[in-house]
Amino acid sequence: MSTSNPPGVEGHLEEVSRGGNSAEWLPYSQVKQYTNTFIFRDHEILLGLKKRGFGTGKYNGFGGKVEPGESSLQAATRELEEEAGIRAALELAGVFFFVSDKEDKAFHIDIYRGENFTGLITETDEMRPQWFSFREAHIQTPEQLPPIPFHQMWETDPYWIPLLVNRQPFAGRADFRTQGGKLLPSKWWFGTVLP
Ligand SMILES: COc1nc(N)nc2c1ncn2[C@H]1C[C@H](O)[C@@H](COP(=O)(O)OP(=O)(O)OP(=O)(O)O)O1
Repeated sequence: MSTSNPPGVEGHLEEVSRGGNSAEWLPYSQVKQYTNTFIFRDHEILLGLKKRGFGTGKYNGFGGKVEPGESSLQAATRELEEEAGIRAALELAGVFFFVSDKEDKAFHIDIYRGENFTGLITETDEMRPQWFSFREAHIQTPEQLPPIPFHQMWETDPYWIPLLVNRQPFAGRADFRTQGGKLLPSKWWFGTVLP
């Protein structure tokens, strides 16, 4: 089934999930470009525990703002090295677009994936890197890695991380509203890219 994309989301997409309230999508007047990069090896994904700034205390990929004069890929490569101490050939895996009721600025986040990194994974003042397992049948033994900690990640991550893990190109949008001092998703839509 192909459906019309939410505002801000481009591409020929097939819906995979949607939810939340039936309100109109939130308006925005400018779009800021960000990146977010995930490194894979075997059945493992590298996440970082954010130690400061936006999303402190949550696990996420490595990324940040695209600086003036930089391409998105250059920014993703720079942020990966700044935040985790490693370099990797990156490929664009998807796009996550979100708007919040706190500001009229939308975030366009290019999501990258990479393997075969070089360098030593290093904790930085912004991120504490840690490997997690994404095996489906996860039997916990002391030698095994913990599963992806969705309970300590952004609430919309469970809608698109499986697409990232399964190499399905995707795009989606979420609107966030402040509830009890927390930024929580009020409406979302995700789709996979059709050939
Ligand atoms: C709200 O949903 C989000 N989900 C996920 N998974 N990731 C998100 C979400 N919102 C933002 N992000 C990502 C995008 C970036 O990778 C970081 C935020 O970057 P930050 O604000 O730390 O940008 P920097 O350029 O590193 O900032 P400083 O130079 O000021 O440290 O979170």
